[in-house]
Amino acid sequence: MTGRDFHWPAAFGSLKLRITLGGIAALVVGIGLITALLVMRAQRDTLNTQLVRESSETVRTAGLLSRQMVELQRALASVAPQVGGIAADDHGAVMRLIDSQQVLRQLFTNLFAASTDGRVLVTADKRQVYLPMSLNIADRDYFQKTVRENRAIISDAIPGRVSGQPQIFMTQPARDASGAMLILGGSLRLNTRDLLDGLVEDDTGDAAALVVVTDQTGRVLAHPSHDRLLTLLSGEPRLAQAFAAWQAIGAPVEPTGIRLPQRGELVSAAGVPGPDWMVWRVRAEADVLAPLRAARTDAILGAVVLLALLSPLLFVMLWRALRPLTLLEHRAQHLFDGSLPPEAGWPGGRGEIGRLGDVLRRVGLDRLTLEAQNAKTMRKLNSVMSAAPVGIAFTRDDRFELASAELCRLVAATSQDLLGQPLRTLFASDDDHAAFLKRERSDFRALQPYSGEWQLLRHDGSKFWAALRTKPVDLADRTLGTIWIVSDIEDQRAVRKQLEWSATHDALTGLANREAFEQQARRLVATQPDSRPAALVFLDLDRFKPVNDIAGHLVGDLMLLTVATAIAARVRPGDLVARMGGDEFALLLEDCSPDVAMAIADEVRRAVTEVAVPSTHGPLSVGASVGVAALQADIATVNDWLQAADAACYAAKSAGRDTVRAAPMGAGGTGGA
Ligand SMILES: Nc1nc2c(ncn2[C@@H]2O[C@H](COP(=O)(O)OP(=O)(O)OP(=O)(O)O)[C@@H](O)[C@H]2O)c(=O)[nH]1
Repeated sequence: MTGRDFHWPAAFGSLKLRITLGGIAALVVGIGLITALLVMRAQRDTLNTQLVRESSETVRTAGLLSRQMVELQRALASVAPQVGGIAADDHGAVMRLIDSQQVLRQLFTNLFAASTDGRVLVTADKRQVYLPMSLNIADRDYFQKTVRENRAIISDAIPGRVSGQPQIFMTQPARDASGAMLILGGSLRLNTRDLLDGLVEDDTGDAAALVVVTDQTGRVLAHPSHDRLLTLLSGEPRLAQAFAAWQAIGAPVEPTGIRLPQRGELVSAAGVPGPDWMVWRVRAEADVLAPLRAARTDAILGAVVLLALLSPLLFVMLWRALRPLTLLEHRAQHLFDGSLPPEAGWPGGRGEIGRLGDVLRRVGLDRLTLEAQNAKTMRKLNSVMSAAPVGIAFTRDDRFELASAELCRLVAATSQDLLGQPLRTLFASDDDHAAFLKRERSDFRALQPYSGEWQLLRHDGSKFWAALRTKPVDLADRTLGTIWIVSDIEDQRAVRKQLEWSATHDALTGLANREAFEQQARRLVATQPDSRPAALVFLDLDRFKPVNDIAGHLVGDLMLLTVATAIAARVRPGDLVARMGGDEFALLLEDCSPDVAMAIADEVRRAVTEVAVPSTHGPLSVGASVGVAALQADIATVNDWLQAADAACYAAKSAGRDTVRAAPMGAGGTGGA
């Protein structure tokens, strides 16, 4: 499971639990830190104190070693005066002198006497005296230096000529009775005669201390492990780091002592004046701190017990202290559900929780006031939406969000059908919808409300014409939504259509009226002189008045309607038939030669005479006098043309009625019947 997938248990979402656990965690961390600090402080103090003791012990050891070496030199020097009483070349005397130095033989591993040419005349250990056959030490540095400088010398640690074991040599020049030089010497074999014997205090605290003596170059002169003799101190793991640090500061042979760093160890060193050696002392910090372990365990146990006692106490205290928070939470959960009066049940007090309760109580009261205002506004809005006599909608993001009852009625849908639906659902086609959006956008961009007429789609698939007016709530920010006003204009459009029809048609016969006829004729006259041939036929019924007089106006009307139908049936589809008023009719024949016009006129005349309208007095019929006027160059206006046709009609009437006459050529005529 990755860290991202991990979810804390739901209980940890509780602020109260988290504060309580946080308090306990702080207590644990606090007590733990204090305990750790105290333990660390105690350890540091113990180590510092021990280091001071270690350092002074090292200085003391170095001082003792220095004194011991001085004592040894003094002891060797005390023999020198005795040489003055013998002859250096008297081997027996020299041997007796050495043999007699019982105290000195105890102090050194070997005691010897050598001539200035390096020949060892005699040697002695604790038990006996020897006469070495051919032992010569003329090549030894310490010997040469003694002869050359005529003074006592302490050598570096070097392998013995006979034993091969690491040794230190002390020399003392002496003069025999004749003044010849004799070199007295003593050796200390380091692996059998520890330089530190008796110098290191053997108290219990020193049990784990490692004390080492080195010369100035770091070669080991004394070490509990004899394997280490004459090796470099850098090979001693417990002192290598301190040794490097000592070298880094110039390898001072400091008799007053120095402290050196070594991980996990307390290291002190002190110089040995005289031979310029160093005494090193190292003690493991862990050994120094061992006695503190029990105290540390006690401290940790004490801390655990303290925590075990304090934690439940703190838990109970915090839990009680945070009770108002629980109360606030429970009360806040019922802030808006109306189960409690808004001012009841809040935690009191002047603290943060009390103040938070005050704020929430005010929020609850404000919300109640707002809800009441909202409810009032909603009631008003609902009454507007349900009672408005026009369709109202609120649209946003191309969808309906509110729809009034009237709009629902207009589109035969419930508000559930409409709300959330795209605006497109109300348009008859995608093209209409796109065109609407384009025009609306253009008007809005000009900061004007949109207004237009559209054929809208009802829920049942039928269509109706509607006037649509839309306006954004805010013209500057159209994302806030748009108000639609929709009204049904089917009736208005029908009336308008009727009016338009009436303006151009005769109400009784349904034929075009005089205005429409003249307008059409005007169009033809205007195309002169390039117009195609056309003719105007003027027809006046003969003896129509008696029909009215005999059978009444209703039969007269029926006669006019039947005649109109008969005329219309005889002309070509593109020809215009009009009732010019009373019992007068006219035909406008386009693309028609004068001869054809005459033929059609006669055809129409005959058709009129064939009309018979039933009446209580038997079938009634009329005749028709017809005048025909072709469109000619001399006809400048419609009036001219009508007058020509009317004159021809009059001529027909004068000729005895029920006949066709053409207007004379040159005066709008056809050139004769
Ligand atoms: N029923 C009816 N009669 C109409 C209408 N308009 C006009 N008239 C009558 O039509 C008659 C026309 O008169 P005239 O043309 O003089 O009568 P006429 O008998 O045809 O006379 P001639 O043309 O000389 O044969 C008048 O009596 C009008 O009252 C109408 O719309 N309905």
